[in-house]
Amino acid sequence: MYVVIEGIDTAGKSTQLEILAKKYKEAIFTKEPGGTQIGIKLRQMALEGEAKSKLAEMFLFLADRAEHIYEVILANKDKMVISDRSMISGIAYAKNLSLQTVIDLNLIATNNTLPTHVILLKLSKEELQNRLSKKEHDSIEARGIDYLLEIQNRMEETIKKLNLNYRFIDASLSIEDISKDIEDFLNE
Ligand SMILES: Nc1ncnc2c1ncn2[C@@H]1O[C@H](COP(=O)(O)OP(=O)(O)OP(=O)(O)O)[C@@H](O)[C@H]1O
Ligand SMILES: Cc1cn([C@H]2C[C@H](O)[C@@H](COP(=O)(O)O)O2)c(=O)[nH]c1=O
Repeated sequence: MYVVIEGIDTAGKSTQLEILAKKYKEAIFTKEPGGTQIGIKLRQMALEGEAKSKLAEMFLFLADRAEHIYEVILANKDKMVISDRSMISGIAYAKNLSLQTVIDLNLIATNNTLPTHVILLKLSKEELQNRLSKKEHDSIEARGIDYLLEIQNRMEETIKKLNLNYRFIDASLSIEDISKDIEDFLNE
């Protein structure tokens, strides 16, 4: 089982992953970017805005993803693996290229490996504004509210286009209600 928790910045992914870690003690918890040794370096380069071109930035995330799929996902394919972000973020955030082109690049990076369960936490504009106002921004979050809402729409489009097994959840529900909905989905 390859479960991914998706959502734009501040959607509540880490909060839900903490709860999942207590419920699924046998599962392997991982993340993109930064789930491997090389990934830690690539994450730092990508999030500190070292790449000046958007294309180079996308290839940093793709390199991270290729290594992560090989070292973590495929190496544990008989176990339950739960990941903070996935190729869905990769496709959605690389919005300077067409959806189909980025999907093709991501399928190469992942060796055609797709998640079995996708949870997308969806934020309203008001709630996103509220949550972003309370934290310091990395170089990607600094791109603003409208940028992030556009990414959220691309995430939704990507999940549907790839015909994945998904659950969309309103991220402004209570932490407990979201957690219950995730558990129900994983037990279906
Ligand atoms: N259901 C919720 N209702 C209200 N606030 C929440 C909820 N879930 C998370 N939060 C709060 O929103 C903020 C962002 O949550 P969290 O760090 O879990 O998001 P994230 O998706 O992991 O963010 P990022 O991608 O930026 O790391 C935190 O302050 C957290 O306490
Ligand atoms: C996988 C991936 C991520 N991003 C962006 C999304 C976030 O702004 C950061 C990651 O930060 P987090 O604290 O780990 O959520 O990177 C991206 O632009 N492209 C990607 O492929």
